[in-house]
Amino acid sequence: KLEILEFPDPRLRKVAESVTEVTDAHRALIDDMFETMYEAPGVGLAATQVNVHERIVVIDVSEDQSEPLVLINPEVEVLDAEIHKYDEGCLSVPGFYETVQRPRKIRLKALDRNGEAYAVEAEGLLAVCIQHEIDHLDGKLFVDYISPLKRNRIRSKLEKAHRQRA
Ligand SMILES: O=C(O)C[C@@H](Cc1ccccc1)[C@H](O)SCc1ccccc1
Ligand SMILES: [Zn+2]
Repeated sequence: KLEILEFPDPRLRKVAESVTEVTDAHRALIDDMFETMYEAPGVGLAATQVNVHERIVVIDVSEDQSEPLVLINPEVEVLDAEIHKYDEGCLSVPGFYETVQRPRKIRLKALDRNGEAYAVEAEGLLAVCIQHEIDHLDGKLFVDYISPLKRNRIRSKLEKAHRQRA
């Protein structure tokens, strides 16, 4: 199991580097990321969250852990800019949920765990999750879409919790 960084850790703000070659080491990391995500539990996890700054994401929005999706060097194009609102959470901002607006329908292009290119169209929870995870690779968090007042309240509460944990 991998340790998940928590807001406001500055390492969550690093922009991840593209993967030039998908190696066995990447595949081992991907397996560890799936194990960590399922145990959390979560439906997505970005390498940034486990302090690996490469453009790698794992997702599984199925109910029974049956649809694992690997996204290496993911890119998104908007197919329908109509806004979809969703109360987002984040394993790096535990215990807080806020409404975030994102484009409703997207096309994802990425490499799979073997380095093969693929493309899928997504809407609903999968589209939200893909966009949420790619934000992580760009050093962005869902709390960046809410008011500074709300974000600072969340920051203070998590910093207090981290002090008590140490
Ligand atoms: O990136 C993460 O921290 C995992 C996120 C992924 C996610 C956020 C918002 C909306 C969809 C996915 C979640 O914490 S995973 C927990 C979860 C489980 C079911 C539905 C939504 C979120
Ligand atoms: Zn997140």
